[in-house]
Amino acid sequence: MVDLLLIRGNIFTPIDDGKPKTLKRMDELASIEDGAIAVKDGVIVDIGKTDDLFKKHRDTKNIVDANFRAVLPGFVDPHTHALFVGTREKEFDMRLAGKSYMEILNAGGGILNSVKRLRSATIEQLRDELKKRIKTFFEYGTTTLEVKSGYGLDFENEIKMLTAIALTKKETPMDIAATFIGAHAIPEEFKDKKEEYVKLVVERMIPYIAEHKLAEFVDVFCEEGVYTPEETLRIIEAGLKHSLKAKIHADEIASIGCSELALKTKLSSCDHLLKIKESGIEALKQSGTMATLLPITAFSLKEEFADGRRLVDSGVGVALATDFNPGSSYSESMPFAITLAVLNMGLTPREAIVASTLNSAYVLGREKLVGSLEVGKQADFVLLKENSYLFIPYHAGVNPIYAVYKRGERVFSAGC
Ligand SMILES: N=CN[C@@H](CCC(=O)O)C(=O)O
Ligand SMILES: [Zn+2]
Repeated sequence: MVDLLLIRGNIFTPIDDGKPKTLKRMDELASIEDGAIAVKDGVIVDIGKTDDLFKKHRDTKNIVDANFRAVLPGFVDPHTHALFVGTREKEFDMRLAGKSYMEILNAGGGILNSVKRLRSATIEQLRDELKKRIKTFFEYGTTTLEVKSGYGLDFENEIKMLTAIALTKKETPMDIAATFIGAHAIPEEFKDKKEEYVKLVVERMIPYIAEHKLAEFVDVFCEEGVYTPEETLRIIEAGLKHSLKAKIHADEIASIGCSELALKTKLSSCDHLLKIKESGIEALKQSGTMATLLPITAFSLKEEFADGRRLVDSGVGVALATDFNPGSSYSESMPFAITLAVLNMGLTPREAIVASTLNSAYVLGREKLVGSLEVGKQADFVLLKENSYLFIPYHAGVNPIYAVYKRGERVFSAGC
C-alpha cells in the first residue's frame, strides 16, 4: 500500500536525462493532465493518469485531491545567505538615495555590518533564525536549499555558522546544502593584510571544515576590491583538495576574469554574471559549468539583469536562485525569481521552471534525488493555486503556492 496518492493534478515536470538541460531541451516540460503521483517512504513510486493510478492504489488511506491545480517539483534554491542576524533596511534606503552596494561595503557596512551582528550571536540563536526563515522558504515552494556561511569571517564564527546550519538540518525536513564562504569580504581586522586572511582560509578553515564535514561547497566573492581571480583560485583549489565542491560569485559588479576561472579549475557553478563577457561565456560553455542567475539581486540593486537569454542560447546550463540575504536580495521567493527571469532576463516560463528545479538540483549535486517528478525521486512537490505554471510570472507579486510536500509530507498549506 502506498502512503500517499495525489490525484487530479496538472503535472508539469522536466524529465531528467542524466545531464543539466541546455539549449532547446531547457524549454521542455512534460505534462500529465489529470495526473496522479503515488508515494511510498517519501519517494515517488508511480506517476501517470489519475484513472490508472487510482485503480492500482485505491486502497491507500491518504488520498489528496489536487482539484486540477498545477503540480510542479519543489523548487531547489542553490544560492542563499539565509543565515544572518538583523536586517539592513537602512542600507536599502541609502542605496535608493544613490549610494552603491560597494560604497556601503567599503565604508564598513554591507556584509561587514552583518558580520558585527553575527559575531555576538549564539549557535542556538542562529539555529532559531534559520528555522524561522526555512518556514518562509517552504511557503514559497522551496524544498531544497543552499545556505552559506560568510558573516563570521574568522575561524570561530565561520565554524559557528556552519555548526548552526548542521544543527538546523537535524530539526527541519528542508534539505540543506551548506557552503563555506569565509572569503565573502575582507574582515576589518585584516583590512591591510588580506594575504594573511587568505592563508587562514586556505590553511586552517578549509581543512577543519572538510575534516568535520561542516560544508559541501566552498565559495568565494571574486570581485574587484574583494578577492582577485588568483586568490579565488587558491581558495577553490584548497577546497577541492579537501573534497569540497566549488562555486564562485563572479562578474557581479565588474568583470575581472572570475567566470573565466571555469577553464582553470572545477566549478559546479558561477553565480551572478551580470557583467559576464564573451570570454566568460566561452569558459562556462567549454567547461560545462552551470550559470546560476540571481535576478532578485539585480532588481534590488537596480542593476542591469544578467543576460539569461544569451547564456541559454550559447549552450550554458542555467539555474536560478534567490540569493536571499539581508543586503542585496531580501526575498525568499523562487516564484519572484522566476517572474523576473521571464520578464527581465529573456527566459521562457518553461526555461525558468527548469532552471529552478532540475538545473538547480544539478548545481547542488542532488539531481538523483530531486528536481523532477519521476519514479525513484523524492516526493518533493508544490501545488499551485492555479492550473498552470504560467500563473507564476503572469499573476506576479502574489504567492502562487497552494501547498508544499517534502518527501510526501505536507510542510505548507495556504489554507492553514
Ligand atoms: N555579493 C556578495 N554576496 C551577497 C550579498 C551578501 C550581503 O550583502 O550580505 C550576494 O551574493 O549578493
Ligand atoms: Zn551570494
